[in-house]
Amino acid sequence: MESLTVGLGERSYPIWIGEGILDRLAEALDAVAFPRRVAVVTNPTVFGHYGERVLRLLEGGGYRPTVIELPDGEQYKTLQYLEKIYDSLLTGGFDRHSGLLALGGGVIGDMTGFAAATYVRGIPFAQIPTTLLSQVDSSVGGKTAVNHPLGKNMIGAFYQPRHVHIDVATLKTLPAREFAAGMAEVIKYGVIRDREFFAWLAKHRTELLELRPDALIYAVKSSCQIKADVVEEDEKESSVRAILNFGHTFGHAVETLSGYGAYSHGEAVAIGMGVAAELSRLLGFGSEADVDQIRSLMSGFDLPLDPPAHSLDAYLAAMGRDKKVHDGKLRFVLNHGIGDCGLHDIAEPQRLFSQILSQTR
Ligand SMILES: NC(=O)c1ccc[n+]([C@@H]2O[C@H](COP(=O)([O-])OP(=O)(O)OC[C@H]3O[C@@H](n4cnc5c(N)ncnc54)[C@H](O)[C@@H]3O)[C@@H](O)[C@H]2O)c1
Ligand SMILES: O=C(O)C(=O)C[C@@H](O)[C@H](O)[C@H](O)COP(=O)(O)O
Ligand SMILES: [Zn+2]
Repeated sequence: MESLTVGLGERSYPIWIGEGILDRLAEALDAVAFPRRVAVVTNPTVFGHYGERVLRLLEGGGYRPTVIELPDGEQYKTLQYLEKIYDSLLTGGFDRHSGLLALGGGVIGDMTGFAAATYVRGIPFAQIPTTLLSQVDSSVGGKTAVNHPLGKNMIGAFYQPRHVHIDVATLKTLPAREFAAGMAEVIKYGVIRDREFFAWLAKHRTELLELRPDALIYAVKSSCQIKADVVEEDEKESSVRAILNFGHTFGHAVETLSGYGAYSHGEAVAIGMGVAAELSRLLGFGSEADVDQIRSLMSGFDLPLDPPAHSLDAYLAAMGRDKKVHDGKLRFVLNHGIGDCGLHDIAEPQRLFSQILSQTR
């Protein structure tokens, strides 16, 4: 088993990564003195695959679990469904000495984290991510949120988990389309921070698609390490953490405008990374060869590249609500070649996005 630490002083926590390590869940929770009374927040899909096993493991380890099931899908990542978690906790008599376990993908993780941040003003939670996207990204770093009809993750909090438990064997049941979505965020790390990792991904495409454990563990660990490094430097996104938003300014607009769930988060981010790379090229931070390499790696993992047909005005209005907007100015993370990036104010969004959208359609 591999392990990393997200070093945030008293909010530091371990990430365990391995094949088949779900069986060591109780041991991992013991190691961080997790409360014995726990609510496992999940959805019917994930519970169907792993629920009974997790309950058995928890009970066998001396924990007292209850299950809270939410419907499956990004369209339920809302305040209305968050309230269902609070209802269940209150009627179940959960007090300050209890904890939450997020068993599922990023939707479950973001909602469980926000519930944990706010229920009786904060109780511990741990992440048991079961999608590639949640293993490489959403389970680490403490961004928790629900969506608003006008924008992604608009209501939330920074709240770190006590433990992150990543069993790559859970990816065996993940649909191929969801695996691809996770690869979008993996590719993101290569583009923004690590040229060699980007090249490694291109070279090990087949092993990753065949779910070879060594390749998966390497990709997950490298991704979590990059994310942990960035979060340690800037936990609450006052500076460098914004680079993790590469592809997201346009990607979140795609998700919001298309109706949450039409494009998965990873698919929308892939489209957004293609747009960001093109914007980089137009502004002179990246070359045509960079755009081609980024697009071809994403196509190699079956990710979409073409922006859906919404009007330029609709895209600009949705991007205008991005959390990085400052004094009304659109800010984009732009790649500088491959392996480096920076945050840039966009002076002429109308002209630039009109050009990009006409090229990509
Ligand atoms: N907090 C963060 O830092 C952060 C980072 C990236 C993304 N996110 C958020 O994460 C969400 C996307 O997460 P996601 O891509 O995991 O989507 P998801 O949580 O919707 O999961 C995708 C699908 O896979 C199913 N599933 C999960 N694990 C499975 C398994 N092992 N086998 C079979 N099916 C399984 C789910 O039920 C769902 O149908 C978005 O809401 C996004 O905004 C948050
Ligand atoms: O952890 C971060 O910081 C990220 O930006 C990671 C992103 O992949 C993730 O989708 C995040 O939820 C987006 O953050 P937001 O603040 O733009 O909602
Ligand atoms: Zn993301």
